[in-house]
Amino acid sequence: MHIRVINPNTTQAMTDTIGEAARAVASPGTHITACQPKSGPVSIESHFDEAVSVMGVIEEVLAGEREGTDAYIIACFGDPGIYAARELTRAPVIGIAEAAFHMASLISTRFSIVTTLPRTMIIAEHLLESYGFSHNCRRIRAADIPVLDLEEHPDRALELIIEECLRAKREDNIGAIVLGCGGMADLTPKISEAVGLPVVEGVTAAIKLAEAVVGLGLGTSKFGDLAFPRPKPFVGRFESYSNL
Ligand SMILES: O=C(O)C[C@H]1NC(=O)NC1=O
Repeated sequence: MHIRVINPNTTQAMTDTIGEAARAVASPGTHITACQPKSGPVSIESHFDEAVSVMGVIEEVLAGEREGTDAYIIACFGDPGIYAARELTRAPVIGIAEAAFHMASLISTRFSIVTTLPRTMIIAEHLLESYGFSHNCRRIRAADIPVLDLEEHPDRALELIIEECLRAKREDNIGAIVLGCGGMADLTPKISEAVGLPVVEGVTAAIKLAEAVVGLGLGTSKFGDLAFPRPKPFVGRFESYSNL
C-alpha cells in the first residue's frame, strides 16, 4: 500500500517530522511518501494561510494520482481542501483533525484539543461542528506558540504544550488530549509521559485509519457530491485544470 502524506505548508523540516511519525506506525508493506507543495505559506496559522494552501493540496493529490496512490493524508489540523481533494480521487483522503477526533472518541467520552496559536482555535471549532464531534470536545486550548516554533524552538514549544495539557487534565474533566498540529506528530510519547493521559495525534491516527479503509476495500465514494468534478474550461493561471 502507498500512502501520500501531504504537509500543506512549505516547511521541509516539518514535512520530515510528519513523514518520520507516519513511518513509525505504518504497517509492514505500507510505503509512505511525505510531500509538500512547491509554493504556499511556510506555516498555516489563519484562514488566509489555509485558503492559499488548498491549491497546494490539490496539486499534490493530482501528482499522487499520476504516480498511483492508495490513500492520502492531509497533515494540517485544519484539514484544508479535504472535500476538493476527495473529489479528485477514488482513494480515501483523511484529514488529521478528523482522524484524531474519531480516534479520541473511541477511547474517551470527552477530550480537549491543544493547538498552537489562539487565533486558529476557531478552525478546530468549525471542524468539530462540521464533523459532528462538538459534543465530544470539552475545550479547545492553545499553547500560544507560532507553528514553526515546533521546529525552531522545540524545547520551549514542548514545555508550553505540556503545561497547557496539564491544565486541561486538571480543569476539563477529560479522558484524552488531541494534539492540534501536524508539527506535533513526534511529540506524543513525551507529552503522554508528562501528562499521564492518552494523547491522540492526527498524523499517526490518520495512517492507521487509511490502512483500515484500504484494507476493507473502501475508498472515496464517487456517488453524489464527491464524484469527479464536471469537466469544464478553466482560464488564466488555472488553465491546466480544464476538463480534468
Ligand atoms: O492550525 C495549526 O495551528 C496547525 C496547522 N498549521 C500548520 O502549518 N500545520 C498544522 O497542522
